[in-house]
Amino acid sequence: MSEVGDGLVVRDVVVRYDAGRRKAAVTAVDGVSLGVARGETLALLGPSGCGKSSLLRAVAGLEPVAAGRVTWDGGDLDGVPVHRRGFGLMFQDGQLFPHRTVAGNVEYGLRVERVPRDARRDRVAELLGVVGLEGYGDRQVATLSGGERQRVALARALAPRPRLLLLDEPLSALDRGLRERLATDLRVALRETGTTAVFVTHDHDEAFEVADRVAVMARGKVLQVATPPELWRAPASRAVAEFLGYQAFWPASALDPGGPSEPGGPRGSRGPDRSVAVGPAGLRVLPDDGAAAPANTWPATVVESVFRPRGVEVTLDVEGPAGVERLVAVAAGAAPEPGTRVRVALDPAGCAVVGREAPARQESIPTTP
Ligand SMILES: Nc1ncnc2c1ncn2[C@@H]1O[C@H](COP(=O)(O)OP(=O)(O)OP(=O)(O)O)[C@@H](O)[C@H]1O
Repeated sequence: MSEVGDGLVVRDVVVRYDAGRRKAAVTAVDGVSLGVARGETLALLGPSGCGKSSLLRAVAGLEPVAAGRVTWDGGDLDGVPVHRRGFGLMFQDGQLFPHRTVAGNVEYGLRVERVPRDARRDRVAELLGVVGLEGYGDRQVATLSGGERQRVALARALAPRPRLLLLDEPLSALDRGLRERLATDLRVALRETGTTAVFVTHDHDEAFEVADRVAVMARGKVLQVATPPELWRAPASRAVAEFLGYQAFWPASALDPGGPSEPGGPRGSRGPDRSVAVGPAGLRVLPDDGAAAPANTWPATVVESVFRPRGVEVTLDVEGPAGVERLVAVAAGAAPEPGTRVRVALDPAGCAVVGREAPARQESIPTTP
């Protein structure tokens, strides 16, 4: 958590939209508090409509803040117009100038700042190197692929050295493979340039890939802020776990094979209000050899098996502690045929323990001196 006076602090921010006469206003952001330290990348992760873009736009100054404060290095940004905040913006569709060359796009912000021509040229070459487009300066943007365009948009946003870069779903318009590659490149570019950034996405893989910390949002509120491994290991609530892709919630006793949890597995699984979140790799398929069933394994019927480079992914109807559920498990070796009766066991390393009804948790912000 950043100290007050260091980087971005958002405190109790509310963003509302007037829905017109006779309709109630929409509260898109409902009292959010967050900090982003200098040099850090924070992802805002959440489902469509949860208020991510509204929060980002409020930080940018594009949307008025109905309550709360946004500060940079302790200075209140209330009343500071967008172009005076020193923040950079990048959107899903890059919004390049179509009739300029790549270099003409990247140097745009530097021209506005009246940076001398030689310094502009050097900076453009440096940034094209950072985004992996060396030698592309003279290309017309109309001749570029979607991925190349987003790289140009990133170089353009980074060129004036914004003190904060705000990225709104910058990779969503790209296909999956390209998105994964660009997510890695984006992370490298932000780190190499020491840029402080807030990155909006609805894709948890992308958030984990790009950000140092992730803020999970739902219905205008922040549910949890944590590093990717912390978030994955210890989701604060079932809502967070569901959003991260945990597929089922079983009683905590499912993890206790008559003794304490295995080393490396989730800790603190006991207690009446706890449950086990079963992750995508949290179930293992065991043969049902007709012998007495081992403790804490459950019968299941194979629905489908799909080969994946990391192992066979098996869809099963599991007769588990929460009734019959269609779940995905990982099988070692050959893919079992549909209809095969098997047993499944939990793999503690692929599970997390969550409270059943954990309250929404806001990040605590030190009070201003
Ligand atoms: N200009 C607007 N006028 C009225 N309501 C709006 C406006 N912009 C957003 N909203 C509403 O505010 C809520 C939050 O929208 P926002 O775009 O911030 O969510 P989001 O998490 O970024 O979603 P998405 O991922 O779909 O862009 C939604 O209910 C949306 O319908």
